Amino acid sequence: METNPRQTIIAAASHFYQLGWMMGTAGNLSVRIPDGSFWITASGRNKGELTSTDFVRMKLDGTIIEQPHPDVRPSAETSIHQTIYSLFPEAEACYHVHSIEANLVSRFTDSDNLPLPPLEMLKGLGVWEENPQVTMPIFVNHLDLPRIAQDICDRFEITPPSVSALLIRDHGITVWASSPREASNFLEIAEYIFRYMVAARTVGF
Ligand SMILES: CSC[C@@H](O)[C@@H](O)C(=O)COP(=O)(O)O
Ligand SMILES: [Zn+2]
Repeated sequence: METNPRQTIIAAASHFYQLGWMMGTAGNLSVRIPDGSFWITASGRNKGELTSTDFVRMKLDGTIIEQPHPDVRPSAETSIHQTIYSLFPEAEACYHVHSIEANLVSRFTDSDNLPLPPLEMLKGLGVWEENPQVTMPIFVNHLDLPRIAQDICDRFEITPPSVSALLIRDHGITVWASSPREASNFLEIAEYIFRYMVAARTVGF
């Protein structure tokens, strides 16, 4: 676990920005450090040109421990990161991005679970089954962010997800993992699956 993961987050954001998943100020990334606090991207920053002063370090309860200036506020979606780290003690990175495909597939069902196709790529999300029947949880995109975080908490406490990922409808995907590298892998694999789903519809599958 890194004590200063800001350069790792900057590189990840730049990569996702170039992939079109963090356009403008979209998305937020955080990484937990050994003392249990986490570094999270500041709110409203362009995600293609983050610098080390575009971060805030917080405790799990939301107390700010380090910020470059009082005007630098943590991501507006920090409550979701707090919820994920509280629910999943093994999570050390939580990445949230906005891709076009994630938004399209979130409309492929009216239910609150999106069925995923039984692709080999699911193994990259930790699903080692033959002909897997896996779903990804979908949440309503409330304007009130803490309400989304509460929905996630309420649902996952009763029904843990089968993959370390969730969708917020018409908004984007959030993944969590035991390292920043694994979180990037999960994101790339989930987005590949979403691209496949959109392409499959286009060719009439
Ligand atoms: C195009 S920015 C949309 C925001 O409302 C939000 O969804 C987001 O992902 C970024 O918010 P931020 O506060 O910069 O972390
Ligand atoms: Zn968002």
